[in-house]
Amino acid sequence: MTKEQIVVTSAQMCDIEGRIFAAGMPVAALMEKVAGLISDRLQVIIPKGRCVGILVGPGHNGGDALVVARELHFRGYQVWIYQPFSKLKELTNQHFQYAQSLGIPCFQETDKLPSCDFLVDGLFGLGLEREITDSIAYAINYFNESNKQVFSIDLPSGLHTDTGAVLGTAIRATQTFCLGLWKQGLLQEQALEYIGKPELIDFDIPLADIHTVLGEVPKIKRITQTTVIASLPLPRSPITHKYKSGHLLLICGSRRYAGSAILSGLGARASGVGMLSIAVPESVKTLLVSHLPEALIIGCPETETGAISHLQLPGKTHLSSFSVIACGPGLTQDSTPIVQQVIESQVPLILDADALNILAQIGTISTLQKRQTTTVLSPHTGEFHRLFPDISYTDRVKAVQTAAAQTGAVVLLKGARTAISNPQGVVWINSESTPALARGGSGDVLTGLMGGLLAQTANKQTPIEDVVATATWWHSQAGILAAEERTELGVDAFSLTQYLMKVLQAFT
Ligand SMILES: NC(=O)C1=CN([C@@H]2O[C@H](COP(=O)(O)OP(=O)(O)OC[C@H]3O[C@@H](n4cnc5c(N)ncnc54)[C@H](O)[C@@H]3O)[C@@H](O)[C@H]2O)[C@H](O)CC1
Ligand SMILES: [K+]
Repeated sequence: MTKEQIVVTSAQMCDIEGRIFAAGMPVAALMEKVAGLISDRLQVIIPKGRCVGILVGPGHNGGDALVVARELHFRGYQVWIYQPFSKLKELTNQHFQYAQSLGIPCFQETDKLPSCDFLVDGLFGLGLEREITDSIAYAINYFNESNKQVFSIDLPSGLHTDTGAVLGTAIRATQTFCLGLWKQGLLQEQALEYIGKPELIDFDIPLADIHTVLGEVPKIKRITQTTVIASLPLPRSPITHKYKSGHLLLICGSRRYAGSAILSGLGARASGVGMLSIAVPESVKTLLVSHLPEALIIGCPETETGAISHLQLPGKTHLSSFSVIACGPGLTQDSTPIVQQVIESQVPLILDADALNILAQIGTISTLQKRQTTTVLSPHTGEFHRLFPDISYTDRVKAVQTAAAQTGAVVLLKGARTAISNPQGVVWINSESTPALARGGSGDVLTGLMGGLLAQTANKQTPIEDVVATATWWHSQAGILAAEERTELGVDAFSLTQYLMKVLQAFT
């Protein structure tokens, strides 16, 4: 477990810091160390001699900012301080007195502020406990409108540490220096517009303290390359054969949405799965064969609308012949009986897209509670709301945990910061992605890729949620790579499938 993987709430961070202080580390010494590291980073980023405005709050976030102000002052920067509060915490007040004694200009009102090139935001950190109002809210909006580069200490002032919600108003940072461990709020989608480029400043928190507070295996983690390498089916056993490398059944597509089936198939292909079968309506069978010659395409009887009416598996094949079933992309809502049939099977199952809408109609919780085998649900926010109308998704981490606990399924809530939870509340958050993936068809690719990976790891010890996390990471890294080469507008779902393999080439 690396520090990069760990995610903490405000209460957990306070407990961890409390242990460090109780063990003898002076608070002032830790502030000095943390702020020293931030000053070092800023000196690399901000050219010598430039003017930096330092925004100082009443607590220790403000204390950090004052130490940064002092250091930059001595390193030859022009520094001024904006500190509008009448009462400061003691340590913060001492640093403020010293900064004033050094002749650093200090201001209480925004209309008196000289111009500057950069801003450092130390108004509030972990201790923000209520909405920001009145003159402080006005000041934050004023700084946001000044369009300066802003460096936030710990988190942009105004964001809730755990949910990432904006409490009244919040600083829009260019870069956020998150202190010690990743705060959960920085990994929540609603914080994204505020945090700019996030960076972890490691100030040597002892691992023993982290484990005492979070347990040996923390519940909420960031997906990193290290996690992914552990659950990829690589290297392949030299004596494997096609049936040992997983058999995935994709049930997808309709006359109307034939492309979804192709995209899911191409996602599955990239996973390296041993055998791939794809059940589609009879009328699109030849189309699928031409795109995926290696796959076994099963043409099924179809409704008048061109949806699969029932599964017609060849010969002696049963649903139990497959390692995993992935069902949903492009089905339309006319395939309800199919979804019911696969849910009743004992085969590990991924439900996506139309299968989720059908599940919502037949009753999410009551239907899934009866299932004995693994289920993965991969909704985007709209589908999540239809599946779980009673779960609030302001805190997306809590939302997936609740949904997984209620259904016994692994729930993947798609978005700019996809969150995945197992029924016990173990969560993975994907912290690197690209808006280039916000396009029709990109989810179909993920379903196929995830199905193919799950099929290959079905008989192994790897936890399901780890494989789901790996698929999520792989999919977004392909998006990032594709966007680098083709621009953010060039990542159509088909092109995306062509970058999946390149992601693995980069680190195998
Ligand atoms: N643990 C440590 O000592 C260290 C912490 N570091 C930095 O300190 C902050 C956390 O400091 P804390 O003093 O607990 O909280 P804040 O600085 O965020 O401010 C709390 C302060 O603000 C008042 N307040 C809260 N909400 C509002 C509001 N809406 N309007 C006005 N005032 C508000 C509250 O009453 C308190 O007085 C952490 O993030 C780190 O940056 C150092 O890193 C090292 C040591
Ligand atoms: K801050």
